[in-house]
Amino acid sequence: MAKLRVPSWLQSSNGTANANGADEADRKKQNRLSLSGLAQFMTKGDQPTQASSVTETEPDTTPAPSEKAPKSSTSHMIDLAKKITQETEKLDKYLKDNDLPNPGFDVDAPGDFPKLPADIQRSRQEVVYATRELNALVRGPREHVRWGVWSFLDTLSLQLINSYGIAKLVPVDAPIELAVLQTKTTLDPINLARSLRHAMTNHIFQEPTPGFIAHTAASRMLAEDGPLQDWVGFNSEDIFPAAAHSLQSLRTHPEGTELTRTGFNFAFNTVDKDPMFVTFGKDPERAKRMGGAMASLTGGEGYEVSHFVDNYDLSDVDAKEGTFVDIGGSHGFVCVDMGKKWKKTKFVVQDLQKTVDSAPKPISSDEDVAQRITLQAHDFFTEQPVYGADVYFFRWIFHNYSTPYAIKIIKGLVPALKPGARVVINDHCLRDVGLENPWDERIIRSMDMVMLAVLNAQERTETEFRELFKAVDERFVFKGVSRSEGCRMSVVEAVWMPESVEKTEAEVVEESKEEQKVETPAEETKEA
Ligand SMILES: C[S@@+](CC[C@H](N)C(=O)[O-])C[C@H]1O[C@@H](n2cnc3c(N)ncnc32)[C@H](O)[C@@H]1O
Repeated sequence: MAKLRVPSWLQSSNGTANANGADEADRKKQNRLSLSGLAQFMTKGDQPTQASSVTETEPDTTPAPSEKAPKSSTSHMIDLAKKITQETEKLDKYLKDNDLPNPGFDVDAPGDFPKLPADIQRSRQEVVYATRELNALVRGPREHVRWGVWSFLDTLSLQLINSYGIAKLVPVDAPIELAVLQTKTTLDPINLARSLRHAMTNHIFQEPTPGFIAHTAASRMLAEDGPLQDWVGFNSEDIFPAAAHSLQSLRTHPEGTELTRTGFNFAFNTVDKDPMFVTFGKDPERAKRMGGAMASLTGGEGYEVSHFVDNYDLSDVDAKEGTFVDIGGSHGFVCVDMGKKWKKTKFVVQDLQKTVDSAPKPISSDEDVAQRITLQAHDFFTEQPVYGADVYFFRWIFHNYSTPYAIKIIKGLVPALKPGARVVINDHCLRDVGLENPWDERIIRSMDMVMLAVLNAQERTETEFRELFKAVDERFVFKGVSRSEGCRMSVVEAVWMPESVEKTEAEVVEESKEEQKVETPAEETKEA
């Protein structure tokens, strides 16, 4: 029988079941939510494989309290406000107890939260979810929609400020008169003032006395953090125009799968000419900015490479001195970190010629690691040249492509695969609505929209990944999806088993689980 699981964000923040009646009712509601979310995956012999950092519960068909019990005497607004107070107090106490600075808007406030222990991080997340929900609630539905659609103006003011480098013109230690600031930029006075004053409504810059501009902690980040400037530039100057043209692209080409018929192509007059990556390849400044933006993203919370390196079990490959191929692996930083952990595995990093040429030499200062890594120019839309490797790895690749392209990439692997070869995809994997925590849900769903705008591509659900492999070749056995605590990216895995066409997929998965039990403490590496 399939096991039903409750996502960790739905559990009480101390991680224990609460005996209190209201919490018990919530728990039942939540179980029902996870049941409905998972039901579509549960065909016979087919168990959900994602959502692993979870508790097992029996199915609960009891109606939620709102369907049968009298309404609670406190409003949802008050429940949220109480939760915000409770969880903020825990966060505040932790910061005080550990002599850590308080968050603030002033210029000298910390740029990031310190790394928090799991329970305090959960409190922090609860505050984020509850404040957002309370905000929507007290604004009311109509106002929420009315002003929500203006969120693009946040991007517009940031775009102008970032593009004209205004943050760097404001001294960190003292306010500057607006009239003086106006002399330091080619942005005209009216537009300078209005962009700044709009950004101030988002706590970016402040005006301590009329006519004087000073930094906040956020605007100081914008002045000092190069990758953050790239992130804002890439999003506001490349993705923002692309998003604004997505409607036009979909009206003109409703199938929405072509790499050269995207919002980006319409925005930059490259329809039926170049995909976005090719456009960037022709413009080194823009390419560099995108590289910086990616560095800012992947250095941020939830995207650290360490999640994969720490949790992916390569012990069997390492024991036999096997080979790991990182396809579209950029400058090979994943392999460098993997090579430090797995001392006998050989690595091949494949990317386009230009990227290979610009990789650091040596690729790692650790000589032993460097000599086990080979860089190779390879276009992943063509046949894979490394035959008989143990792992073919793709990180941040598949979400850049719609299904016809994704199928082509996997097809290119088939001639090179030996029985047992693993195809490992490290990307977002969309969970059913209600199963993701609201913070991650918003970021991952936003990334999915970005993929539409720039590449007619998409994030995928577990079922969509499964179907992708099935569409390429029945001899792939889909092993499932795992995700480590605190990480937004999942590990999706399929194994090439030519003999498996004789068996059902469930039988093969069962067999390979049995093998893993003998070889490795598999559950330790599979987490979600
Ligand atoms: C979003 S980046 C991901 C890089 C890296 N895997 C990571 O985790 O950050 C996509 C990578 O795919 C490479 N790429 C794009 N098209 C390619 C192609 N046709 N063949 C091989 N690599 C390609 C790009 O040069 C880039 O390094």
